[in-house]
Amino acid sequence: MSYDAVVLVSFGGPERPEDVMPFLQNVTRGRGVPPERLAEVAEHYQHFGGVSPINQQCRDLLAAVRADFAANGVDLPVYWGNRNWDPMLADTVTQMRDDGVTRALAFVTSAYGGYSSCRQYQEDIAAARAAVGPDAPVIEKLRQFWDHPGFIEPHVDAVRAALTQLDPARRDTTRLVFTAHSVPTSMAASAGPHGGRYEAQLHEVARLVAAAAAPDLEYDLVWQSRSGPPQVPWLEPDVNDHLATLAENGTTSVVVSPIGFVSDHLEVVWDLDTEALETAKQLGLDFVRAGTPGTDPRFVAMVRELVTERTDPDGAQLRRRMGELPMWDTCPTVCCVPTRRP
Ligand SMILES: CC1=C(CCC(=O)O)c2cc3nc(cc4[nH]c(cc5[nH]c(cc1n2)c(C)c5CCC(=O)O)c(CCC(=O)O)c4C)C(CCC(=O)O)=C3C
Ligand SMILES: [Fe+2]
Repeated sequence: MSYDAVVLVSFGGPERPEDVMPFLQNVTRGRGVPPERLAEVAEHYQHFGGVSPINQQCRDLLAAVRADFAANGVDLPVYWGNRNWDPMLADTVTQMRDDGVTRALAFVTSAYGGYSSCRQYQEDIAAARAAVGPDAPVIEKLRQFWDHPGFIEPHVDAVRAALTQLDPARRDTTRLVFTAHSVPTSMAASAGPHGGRYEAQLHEVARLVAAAAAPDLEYDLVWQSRSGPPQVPWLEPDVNDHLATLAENGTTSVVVSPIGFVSDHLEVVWDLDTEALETAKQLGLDFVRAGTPGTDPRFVAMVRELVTERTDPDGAQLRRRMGELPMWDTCPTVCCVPTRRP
């Protein structure tokens, strides 16, 4: 198949204090998130001057991907549009249409399956195309990349680097704690042929990263950044509760590795580097947060490899992946729909 553009699709975040509330309203529209929770999260953003780091991280990734494409003879323009804040995806798709783009591949800054991580981005793409109208370009999402070495290896190196900052004399009581964004259990158990994959894929990545970075250490996968009304069940345990359990059971030191994410955005710099770090201090735990892929050259090259998988006639043979879970190129439209619509 031939394509005439690539579009980076991301979550989006505010970059001015006055944009924080409108952004949060975009994120949570129709989702039943209580106003108290929104006010609390608004404060997290205001703590950083109302600037989420995520847009600059997208600009950096965009620049790196463009340079990598140019250096490797991939002659495709790279656009950028967000789900929740400027540049909004519908505006980007308008620009693509005006530039004469007819068929594009979308790289979404979310590695996993599941409703929030995959299906919702496909819905956002469909909505943006519908807003542009019948002459909007066709946009096909690239495959999930949780199993790609360009995603896993940077996480492995980050865990190794984090471990060097902990006391080797405490190695026996050191533990790896992998985290990902919690989701409602109705999303975790989502329907369709690949339903319920978010959790399974994260367990697989945790296993692969732990085995490569520190096979002698025990590890856990736990959840962070829970939202929603308190009566709705979300995946547990929360990372903070889990740190308390570990401290009670003799753990002295933790590396917290956010394998659920691709960059150090607000859910990392607030929920882990601020909140979970404070929890660890109060518990007397040594705490180091491992990095995320960001613009690691292997991660940047992965974007090109995913594109080549789709554009090269032998692309399927070029596919690089790790682990033992099934993967697939394109998601059927009924995939990862929550068992209860959010
Ligand atoms: C699975 C998942 C990912 C990983 C996949 C991916 O990367 O997409 C992710 C990423 C992110 N989540 C982010 C921010 C927020 N998520 C919220 C709320 C929610 N997230 C959910 C899930 C996820 N979220 C869910 C089920 C909700 C409840 C509302 C709903 O049902 O949709 C809220 C509302 C306030 C609150 O937290 O209550 C905010 C502000 C940012 C941007 C950070 C920045 O600005 O740097 C990023 C990258
Ligand atoms: Fe989120």
